[in-house]
Amino acid sequence: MQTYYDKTSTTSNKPWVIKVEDVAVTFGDYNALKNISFTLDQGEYLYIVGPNGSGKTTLIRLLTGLQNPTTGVYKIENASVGYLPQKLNSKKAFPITVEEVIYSGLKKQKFVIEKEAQGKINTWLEKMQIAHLMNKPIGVLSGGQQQRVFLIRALISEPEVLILDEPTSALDPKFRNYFNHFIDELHKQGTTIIYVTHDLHDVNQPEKKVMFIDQEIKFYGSISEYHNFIKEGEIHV
Ligand SMILES: Nc1ncnc2c1ncn2[C@@H]1O[C@H](COP(=O)(O)OP(=O)(O)OP(=O)(O)O)[C@@H](O)[C@H]1O
Repeated sequence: MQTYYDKTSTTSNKPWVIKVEDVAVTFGDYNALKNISFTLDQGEYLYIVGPNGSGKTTLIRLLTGLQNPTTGVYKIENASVGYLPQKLNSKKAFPITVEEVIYSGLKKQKFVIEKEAQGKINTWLEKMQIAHLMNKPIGVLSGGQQQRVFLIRALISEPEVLILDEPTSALDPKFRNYFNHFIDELHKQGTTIIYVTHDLHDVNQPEKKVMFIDQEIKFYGSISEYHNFIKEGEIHV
């Protein structure tokens, strides 16, 4: 198999925000990740793809500080991070409302939700087309509705780096399009985006990068190089 991976140094002149150096993560005797090295510059848009069980979520958990590397080093430089996890799993009886979930995403919280925060929450609920759900317990919402709530939670503090783990898996096609355009707009405004997905069919913006992992990084490059890589048929996504 041809080696496509060449991303040990940055190509843009922007400062880096994330550096991963020769990281491995093992669970017992299983190597979920090995030899992972890459640098992400400020304002980049990176898709992470790979088959089921290939280590995507493990890598994302590493980038958000939820998973320690077994060996190697992970560094994040002066940047606030918003994270939308893949598994939301809010129990039906979980006694917390949509509004409270979103409020918990703000950096500073008080005992009572203050007026300014309330205004922000209302604006975001309107943007995500779920204003009518504000006072509902989170656990009674559908999967797609919960995904929108947790997306607002990740965004409300206006993070410099946004990490999304399969964010559209529960969204209907119309809202999925709206959502992807919305993330593109954030990117244009300077947010660094890391986006785990199984579907890159509609992506054609040349400035976006793709990392294909299967325990190791098998490919890292532009979206058009990635489409050629896939055409050669050496991997299954
Ligand atoms: N805490 C853990 N303990 C043991 N094994 C784990 C743990 N977390 C992940 N794994 C294993 O590591 C491998 C990678 O899992 P991971 O969730 O990162 O895959 P993924 O690429 O995100 O998969 P998917 O596309 O199905 O979401 C899997 O074989 C998984 O069973």
